[in-house]
Amino acid sequence: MGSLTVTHKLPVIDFTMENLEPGTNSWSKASKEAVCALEEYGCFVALYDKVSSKIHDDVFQALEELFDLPTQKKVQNKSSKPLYGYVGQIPFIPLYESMGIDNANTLEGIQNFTNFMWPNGNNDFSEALLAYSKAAAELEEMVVKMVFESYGVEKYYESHIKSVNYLARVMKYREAQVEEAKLGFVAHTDKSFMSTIHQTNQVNGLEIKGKDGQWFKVELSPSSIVVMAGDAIMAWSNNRIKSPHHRVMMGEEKGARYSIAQFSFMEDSLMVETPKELVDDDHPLLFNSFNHLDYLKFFSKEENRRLECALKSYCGV
Ligand SMILES: O=C(O)CCC(=O)C(=O)O
Ligand SMILES: [Fe+2]
Repeated sequence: MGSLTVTHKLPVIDFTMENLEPGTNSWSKASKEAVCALEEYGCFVALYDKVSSKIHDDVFQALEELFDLPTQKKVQNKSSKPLYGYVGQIPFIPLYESMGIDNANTLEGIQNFTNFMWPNGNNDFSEALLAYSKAAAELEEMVVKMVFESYGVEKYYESHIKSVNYLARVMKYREAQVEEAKLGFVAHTDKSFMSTIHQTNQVNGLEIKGKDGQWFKVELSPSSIVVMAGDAIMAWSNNRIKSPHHRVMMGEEKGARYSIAQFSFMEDSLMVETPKELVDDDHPLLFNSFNHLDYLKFFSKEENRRLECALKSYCGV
């Protein structure tokens, strides 16, 4: 008898329909699929044509130009917020380098970053990044609305969205040399509420860990975005949705990989808090409410980096 190999494939959900709006059939279909995928895998691939091929190509070019800047310049990408700045030159992940753009879906946020990197300005960069970031934020907001609606707590949606700040992290994974390990980025869960990940050139590398512990690869087309649950929605949903472990492995494909991950964080003093409607005898409260940036501060400490589940250690009941 042949052995049974279970292979996972991340659900692909169509967000390209016109009139994808609450109340329509296409909305409720996408909503059911999205919530189901989030509960099963903690993530899914969204087909999303608001990231047009022009935006996709422009962002790729913009990132190539950004990462070609001198390292002394790139390392100056800093922030008073924990884990918002430059990450790179780390011996155990030598392929990886990234920078953070705070408030990325606003003109001000993008311009602050652009003007810092290019004091004489770089309009092509700002335009490309802003267009991408806004589109990705809109996708995330749709998915968050679907989740809030399907759990019957849409009355909290507006205040949630008002509190959200988007951090875009732009990334380059250089090609591994012959004898070099292929690890692009270590296994982790995102600390965000939710994340959107877009691969800006055709070099795959993202891998997800299924509930059964099996790692599997995700192949991404230019018009797709991975929507992924972070630790904060895991706490908020009282464990109905779990933030999946994922990592990046550089494979056979040639050349560097460029990607952009946009993370939502709850700021403006709104705590990450499980709605009382999501707590009952079958679902006892698992996480105490917390301040999102304080959680990041906790995670940024060296001694908390390798915890089995940082969220449980931080605020588990
Ligand atoms: O580059 C990717 O595809 C994933 C990046 C990632 O997981 C992260 O930045 O948290
Ligand atoms: Fe991640």
